[in-house]
Parts: sequence; C-alpha cells; structure tokens
Amino acid sequence: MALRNKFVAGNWKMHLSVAEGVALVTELRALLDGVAGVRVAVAPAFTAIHPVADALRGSLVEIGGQNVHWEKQGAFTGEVSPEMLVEAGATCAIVGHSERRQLFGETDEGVRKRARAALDAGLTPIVCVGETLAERDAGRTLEVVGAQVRAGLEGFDANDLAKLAIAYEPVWAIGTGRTATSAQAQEVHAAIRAILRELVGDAADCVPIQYGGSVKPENAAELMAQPDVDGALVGGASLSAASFAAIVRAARDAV
Ligand SMILES: O=C(CO)COP(=O)(O)O
Repeated sequence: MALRNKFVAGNWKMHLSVAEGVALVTELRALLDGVAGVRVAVAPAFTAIHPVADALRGSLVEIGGQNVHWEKQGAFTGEVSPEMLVEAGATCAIVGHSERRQLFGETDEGVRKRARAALDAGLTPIVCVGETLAERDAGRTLEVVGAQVRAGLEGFDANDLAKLAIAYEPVWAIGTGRTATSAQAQEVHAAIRAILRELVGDAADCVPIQYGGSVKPENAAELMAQPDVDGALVGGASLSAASFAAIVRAARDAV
C-alpha cells in the first residue's frame, strides 16, 4: 500500500498544560529521531498549540487543532478559525469528533463546513466518524458510518480528498479500554473506502483512514496491519511520549 503513508495523530483532548505539553513533545521528538515514513501529529488544547509548535520546530511532528470553525473571523464566541490555527503553527485539524457531536451538538452539516474551511486554509482535516454501541448492536454500523462519511464529504472532489484524512472511531471503544478487533476495524474501513471510491474513483486509495478507540502500543501493530487501517487517532495513549512513540513505530513497521 505505497499509495498512502501511515498517519498517526494524538488527540490530547482537554489534557496537559502548556508546560506539560512542551515537555511531552520535547521527549517525543527525541524518541522519534530517525523514524521516517509516517506522518505524525499531536493536537493540544488551543492554548498550547503555539508553544508546542515552537518546541517542535525543525521536527517532523506536526500540530493539529482539536476543532476548527468555518468562518475566518467574527462574532463566534468560543470558536477558532482555520487561519488562526495556521498562524499558531497547525497543519491539520480534527473535525466531527464524537465528543463534539455528542456533547456539543455538532451536526454532519457543521462537520462538512469545518472540513471545507480547513482544506481551504491549507489544513488537513481529520474527519471523524463512528457508531454508538446501540447502533452497532442494532446492526446499523455501516449505515450510520456511511451516512456520516457521505454527509461530511458532500461536494468534495478528488483533489479535496487527496488532502484529508478520515478517522473511524467507534464511540463504544473511546476511552473504554475496549478496542474494536482488527477484523471489526477492517470491515468498517473497507466500507468507508468503498464509499470514497464511489465518490472519487481511484483517488480513494490515497486517503488515509485512521482507527481510533483505545489504541495502545499492545494493539497498534495488529490494527495497522489491516489493509485499510492507515494509522491511528490516539487519545489516552498519546498523553505519554513513550506510548505514543511506540504506536508511531508500530505504524512505521506495518507497511
Ligand atoms: O477519541 C479518541 C481519539 O480521538 C480515542 O481516545 P482513546 O484512545 O483514549 O480511546
């Protein structure tokens, strides 16, 4: 699968102060010295993006926002624009995380607008999709995830898709210690790839699809050995430089 590099991103969520974040990436860049062929990013809280970017200057580790608004500026209290993220040093932005959808009412339409604006500003959107446990138990996983993918990417062409990533994060696996099996992940990733192929043909093969949900050094290699699992979006295990670096190495080795 030389068509796409593995892409591993750490979502720090509402964790780590500026000092803790800077210390973590200082250790991380040393641990990843010489590790090539994998795209790596960390997504700190907004307040830590600039200092963490400074601490990563000259390293291959990139910075992401945990969310991004679609307007450039204006009366949108609590939001951050794509241009602001770029200025602070970010190169990517998570959009549509299940915590945003479930706790803060974000919709597929908003996710699409955030992804569009991120792309237009030169950021790589990481578009998150995933089913709840009730939806999986009802046999609706592919229907729910498929609908999120189609709605979130409506109007996007092959050029756009070449510049974004998708993260499949089953809600029941996030922060629970309960990982999808590699076969469960592969099934959904392959279904997402099939939808992308319907939308943009062979360009679908270039889109990295990350898996997220209790990814740890112990399960990363098996997950990423699946043909359509192109990396990981890591929560808890990204809060330690050693475990995040181990997951990055697993991605590098799982060609
Ligand atoms: O939500 C996640 C990443 O965005 C996954 O979180 P955990 O790795 O802590 O399960």
